Parts: sequence; C-alpha cells; structure tokens
Amino acid sequence: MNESPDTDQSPIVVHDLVAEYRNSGRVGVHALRGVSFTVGRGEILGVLGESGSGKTTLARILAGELVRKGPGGFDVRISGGEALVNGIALRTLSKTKLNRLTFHTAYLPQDANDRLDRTSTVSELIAEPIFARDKRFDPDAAQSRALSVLDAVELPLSVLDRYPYELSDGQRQRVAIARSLVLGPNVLVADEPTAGIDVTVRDTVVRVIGKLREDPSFAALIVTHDLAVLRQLGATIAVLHDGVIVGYGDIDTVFAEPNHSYVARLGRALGWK
Ligand SMILES: Nc1ncnc2c1ncn2[C@@H]1O[C@H](COP(=O)(O)OP(=O)(O)OP(=O)(O)O)[C@@H](O)[C@H]1O
Repeated sequence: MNESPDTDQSPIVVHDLVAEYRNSGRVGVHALRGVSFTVGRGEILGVLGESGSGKTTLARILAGELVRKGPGGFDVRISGGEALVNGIALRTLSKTKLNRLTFHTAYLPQDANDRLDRTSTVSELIAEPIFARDKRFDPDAAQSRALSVLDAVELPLSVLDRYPYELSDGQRQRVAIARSLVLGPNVLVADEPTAGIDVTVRDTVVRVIGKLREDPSFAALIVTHDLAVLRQLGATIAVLHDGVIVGYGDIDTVFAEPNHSYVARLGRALGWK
C-alpha cells in the first residue's frame, strides 16, 4: 500500500524544535522553545511535564497533526529547527510526505477514546484507515487485518458489531489503539494512553508495545506520568517545562540528580523511590 520506511536511521530526530500556535487570537504562543532529542530504533521515549509544558504539541507535530478545525481546534507550526520521522522532515510537509508519514506513524491522541465516530461499528472504525487510503482495498484482507489488531488489543470478536457508546471507556481506548495500528506502523506516538482508563488497558499497552518492538525499526514517544509503565518498557524520559527539556535520561538518573527544580518537584509528586 505504501513504501517501507527508511530503517537505517533513527526513526525520530528532533533538532532545536520551536513550535507556535497561531489560532484563537493567541498568535505567537510558543509551545516548544528549542527541543532536541533522538529516539533510535527499538527505543521508547517517555515525555513528562506539567500542564501546558508542550507535551501534546510535540506529539501532534510528530504525528503530522498540525491543524484541526472546529471546537478545540488548533493550528500549530514549526517556526524553528526541524523534526524528522522516518527521515521525513516535518517543517515543510507536502501532502505526499504527510501521507507517507501517517502511514508509518500510529497516533493515539489524548482524547482518542472520545473521538471515535459514534455512528460507526468497531469493525468499521478499525478498518477505516485502510479504506481511507485505498477505497478498493480487498475487504477480506482488511477484515483479517482488523481481526489481528483486535486480538493484539485483547478485545473479543463480539465487539466488532457494536458502537462506541455500547463499550466501556477502556474498551473504547482499546478500539482506538487497534485503529491506530491497523496500517502496520513502525512509529507510535501516544498521548496519555493510560490516563483515566481502567488499569487493565495499561497492561495491554505494555504488551502491544512489546509486540511492536519485534520490528527492528520500531520507536515510540509516549506522553505519560505512569512511571511503572515507563519502567516496564525500559523507556528513556524527557521532562518538559515551559517548552524546554529540563531533564533527560533514564528514570532514576533524571530524578536522582535533578538539573531543575521542576524535575525535583515532579519526582516527589510521582513518588519516585
Ligand atoms: N490550540 C491552541 N491555541 C493556542 N495555544 C495553545 C493551543 N494548544 C496549546 N496551546 C498552548 O501551547 C502551550 C503548550 O500546550 P500543550 O497542550 O502542548 O501542553 P501539554 O503539556 O500537553 O498540556 P496538558 O498536559 O494540559 O495536555 C501552552 O501554553 C498552551 O496554552
């Protein structure tokens, strides 16, 4: 359906990234102010930080979600530096490049379980990204992909004909995850995938990522404050504060030797050690 990602390089490279919003009459809100990091093949980066520190903005940019219209909409742009996902430079993103980016990048936005279209069945929701790209895709092949991701997120076949409002929050989140995986991505960008959702989803997320990791070109950026999940995944962490990275490295090193007062506060708030 699409060409393979360039697997020789780090899947995510962010260099001196500056991002600003230009909607809602709040022109020039600088959400990221010179952020740099790399997520290599097989690596997972956990992003932490207080509300408004730029976590969602970073996730949106890496997922190619720069504009969303309507209530709660946004319009964010890269105004300095660069970000590359699978070698695709995001600062000037043509339609073709965006199409290639989103094919290989699973994006689970913050409100994923609430954003599922209420008028579609689970089966339709999961297969929709396939048909959005190729209307004539073989329905049997699409169904078999849908079944395989349904299995990966540990949902029973009986949910296929249900509508989102007939499911629990946790089940809806599983559907959102399945949908994000149906194209077979090698990069996962997830924004608070386990926050406010029943705890069993947490274990599923860890298992799903473990499976995705079997692909040698896999990399993930996960916004979460769940240190237990990050530990299980062996993640490196980046702590954002006011659009700047103020802590970076393995969990224990970052919190044991905080370079910034916010990192020390966060470590205490999260009950580190
Ligand atoms: N649609 C928008 N329009 C204008 N400014 C925005 C918009 N969305 C976010 N911002 C601003 O960008 C900055 C970073 O916000 P962002 O949502 O990335 O932070 P966050 O760390 O994800 O916060 P939270 O944990 O609350 O989701 C904040 O100053 C915020 O007010």
